[in-house]
Parts: sequence; C-alpha cells; structure tokens
Amino acid sequence: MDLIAETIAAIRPLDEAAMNAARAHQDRLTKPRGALGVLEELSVRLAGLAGACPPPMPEPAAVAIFAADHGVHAQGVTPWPQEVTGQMVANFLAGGAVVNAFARQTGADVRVIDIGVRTDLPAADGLIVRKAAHGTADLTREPAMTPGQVRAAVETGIEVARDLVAAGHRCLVTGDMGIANTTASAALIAAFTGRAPEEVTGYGTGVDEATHTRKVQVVRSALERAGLAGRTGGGVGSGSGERSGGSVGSGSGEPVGPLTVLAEVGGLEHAGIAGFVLGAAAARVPVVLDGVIAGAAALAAAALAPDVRGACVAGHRSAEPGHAAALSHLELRPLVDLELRLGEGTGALLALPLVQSAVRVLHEVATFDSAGVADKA
Ligand SMILES: Cc1cc2ncn([C@H]3O[C@H](COP(=O)(O)O)[C@@H](O)[C@H]3O)c2cc1C
Ligand SMILES: O=C(O)c1cccnc1
Repeated sequence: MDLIAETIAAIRPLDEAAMNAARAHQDRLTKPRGALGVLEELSVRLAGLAGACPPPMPEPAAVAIFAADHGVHAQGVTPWPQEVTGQMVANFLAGGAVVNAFARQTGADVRVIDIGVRTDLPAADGLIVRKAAHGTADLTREPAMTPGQVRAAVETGIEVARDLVAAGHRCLVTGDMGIANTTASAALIAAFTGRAPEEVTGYGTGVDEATHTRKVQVVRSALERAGLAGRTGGGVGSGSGERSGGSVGSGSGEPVGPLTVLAEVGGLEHAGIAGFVLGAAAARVPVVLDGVIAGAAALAAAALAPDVRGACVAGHRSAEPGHAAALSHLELRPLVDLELRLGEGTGALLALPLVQSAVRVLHEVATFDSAGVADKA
C-alpha cells in the first residue's frame, strides 16, 4: 500500500468507551453539569480520539505553515505580488510575522514547509524544503497540479504530521502562506460543498469590488473547465479512498475523486494541509484548523476519510464566506470568531489555549466526592 492509502486505512472512528468515560467524568466534576458548554463536548471528543480518559494534554503544539505559489495569480485575483509568499516565509523564519507572535504567546513550535514556493529560499532553522512543484499552473487554463504533484504534496503533509508526532508534539496546528490561495480555496469549497462560486468567494487580503467580481468569475470558469461546476447535493464522502468513495459528482459525468479535485483547482499547500490532517487523524492527535485555506483542505481530507473530522478542531471562523460553508459541511463548530482574515495559522493558535483548557479540566478538576462538595439534590 502507498503512504496515502495506508494513512487513510489507519483512520478510525472515535472510541465510544473513552467518550462515555469522559462524559461520566465531566458529570462528577465540581461544577454544574454541562457548565463548560462546548469545551465539555470538545473534551469528550478528544478522549474519543485518544481512546483514553483523560486524553493526553494537547501539548507541546506545533504549527506547520505550508507555503506555495499559485498560477492563478496571473488572473489578477489579488493585489499582492507573488514574491510576497517567499518574503513572508523569510519573515516566518526570522520570527517576525503575526503567526510567530501568537506561537510565542501560546508556546507552539513553528515549522515552515516550502511545498511549492516558486523561488528557492536559503536554508534556515525551521524550514523544511519539500517542493512538489515550483508553484501551481493556472487553474483557469489547466489542472493546477499533475496527479504526481498532488500525491507528493499530500504525502509530504502526512510525513510532516508523522514527524512532529514522533518528535513528541501532541497537538498539531495548520498554517498556510500563498498569495492568491483564497481563490483556490473558494474553488475547492465550491467543488466539495456544491455551493455557488459567488457564495464562497471572499475578499481575501482585501480586494476591491472589481477584483472580487473577477475572482468569482475565475472560480466559476475553473470549475467549468474541470467539469466540477453545477453539481448538487455534495456531501462528505462515506468511502475511504480516491476510488471507493468521497467523490464529487460532476453533475453529468463520472464522479471525481478528492485527489483529482485538489489537482484540478487546489494549491500545493491545500494538498499538504490535507495530508497533514490525514496524518494527525491517523496518529490520533488533534489538529487545530486555521481559516479558509485549512477549511478547504480539510474538506479534501474528509472526502478521502470521513473519520478525520473526529481529529479536527475548528480553531476559528474567518471572515471569508467560504470558511463558514466549509465548516458547516464538515459539521465543525469554530471555537472563536474574531473576524480574522489573515491565515498563517493565526486563528488556530488563538484557539489553542481553549483546546488545552478543555483537556486540562479532565486532568485537574476535583470531583464532588474527592473535594467533599455536595452534589445538587
Ligand atoms: C503581507 C501578507 C501576509 C500574509 N499572511 C497571510 N496571508 C494570507 O493572504 C494570502 C491569501 O490572500 P489572497 O488570496 O487575497 O492573496 C495567503 O498568503 C494567506 O496566507 C498574507 C497576505 C499578505 C499580503
Ligand atoms: O480567512 C482566512 O483564512 C484568510 C483570509 C485572507 C487571506 N488569507 C486567509
């Protein structure tokens, strides 16, 4: 079996016994039942993921920032020059970006994966160079990636997750950098959810109305070119592989597998993050998803292996409309909503202390019995 198939095969549903134990334990803790709301549900889910109550503390955490360039940049979908991708990678490595500030605040390690930046970057601590291509092709004209490139990028994501877990990390956090990647994200979200391009295409870094209109048209024509337009009734696939399930109906023709959707209209960082999510789920380690890029990638991962959703924590909901569509399709509730629209992993890192707090409760809070507190009558 190849690495992708092997990883998909290793992804299992949540452990019901551990979840029941966590629910029962929550009910014995010195607080009114249910008082921690969404954090209780999260603690139960993470117990199910680990297959143990309490689950291990989700620390140390590492944010993996997958960086790549996009051929669709040529269509004028963003005001930023493509060089900014590589320049921001240098900024991440120098510790100067918002993601670095939030990583320091939350104690997360930072890794940057050059999975497809057009230019070559000087070697640096924390930089993992695994280019599956020097940027994607223009998705309005041809598939963004070849089948070989998309597989290589997904495999890299799996390996990055596996290596971080092997190095002792117990919580993974997604990050991204790629000028124009909100366009590819919108195309992926439309393909996987069946929503219309105008519903899921946002303003990205803050484009003007004319650019936004063009961006919607670019997404529409990419979907049409790839035969992914106009499909209805999309759903997270119930199968576990490129052939056996999780396919996207194309309306008229053959169903299209998730790797093909990624190759047609995605980005190298989307493929890398999809692999990272699969790798985390296979290792039964939680993965905190950032914004719209991670949401689009998680749709691909969930179409390959629906049970990955058990490992996914939606860190936040970004201002991009496609992100809310992706989260609702994945049935994930975002932990924070601060109208962020940055990416890099910033929203996920802000949510990290919430994830850790949810699990800490199961480890540290006294029970009514142990603390001698009277339960309600
Ligand atoms: C200086 C700068 C830092 C960023 N950090 C993340 N992004 C974010 O914006 C980009 C996507 O937006 P669009 O599709 O509109 O180009 C991605 O690189 C994403 O990570 C940034 C963008 C810029 C300009
Ligand atoms: O919402 C996001 O995740 C986002 C928005 C704009 C640019 N990059 C990411």
